[in-house]
Amino acid sequence: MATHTGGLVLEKAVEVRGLVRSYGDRAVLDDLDLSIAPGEFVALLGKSGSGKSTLLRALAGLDHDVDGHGELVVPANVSVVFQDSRLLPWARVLDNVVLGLRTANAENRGRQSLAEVGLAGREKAWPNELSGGEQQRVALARSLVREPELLLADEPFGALDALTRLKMHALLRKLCAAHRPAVLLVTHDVDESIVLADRVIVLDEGRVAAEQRIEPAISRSPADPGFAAVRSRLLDALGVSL
Ligand SMILES: Nc1ncnc2c1ncn2[C@@H]1O[C@H](COP(=O)(O)OP(=O)(O)OP(=O)(O)O)[C@@H](O)[C@H]1O
Repeated sequence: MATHTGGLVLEKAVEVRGLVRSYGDRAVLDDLDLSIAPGEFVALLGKSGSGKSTLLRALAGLDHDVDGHGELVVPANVSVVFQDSRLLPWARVLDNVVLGLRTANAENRGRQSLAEVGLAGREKAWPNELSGGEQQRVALARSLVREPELLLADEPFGALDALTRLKMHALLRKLCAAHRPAVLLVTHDVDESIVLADRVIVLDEGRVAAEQRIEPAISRSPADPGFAAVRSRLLDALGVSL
């Protein structure tokens, strides 16, 4: 099970060896190995049902039934962002961000985080007064105010329109450059994975089927032929032929 490391500096932010998760006699995660370096951004692609969310839940400590013989090491400080913002409807935006935060200056830090995600001045708003994109910004602020060593994101932009999604990509890049958490992002969007990640992993039937390192020069230029080549390699690994 997950070993929490207190304040130790790890060589790897995530180290998974031989992880198994079964439902009945079906192994959804099948002897899975994965490591993520501190500050590294890894995107996880895979067909529906390939085990992406199951892996994320195991890393988040939300799954108490992962089989005990695997090794799973994650930092003590992990934050999770989901497809829906999961804001508390009865709490104002700032209260949502700082709720449960037990540090000095929690409120100031919350304000700062909201400013970082472009929501300065909206501290007193109620969640239902915000657009879907704004609500996801609050969810990001709520995660990052905790300065996580590991940020887990399960299709955080999946419900947003294309334009808002592009803006959120730019925002997430900026936030990750500033805070340097290790990131595992589950996505169905191949281009999103190339734009955001240092490394893309394709999961198939609970195992790593392919792995692709993304050069920064490529990720910043979707018009680059290198981008198209990486996209086509990833689509191949996903079993999609165009
Ligand atoms: N509680 C459960 N009981 C039984 N089977 C489950 C349970 N949770 C997940 N599974 C099965 O495990 C497999 C992997 O599910 P998971 O949600 O990890 O896939 P995914 O790759 O995230 O899929 P998607 O892209 O559709 O979200 C699926 O076949 C799913 O039916």
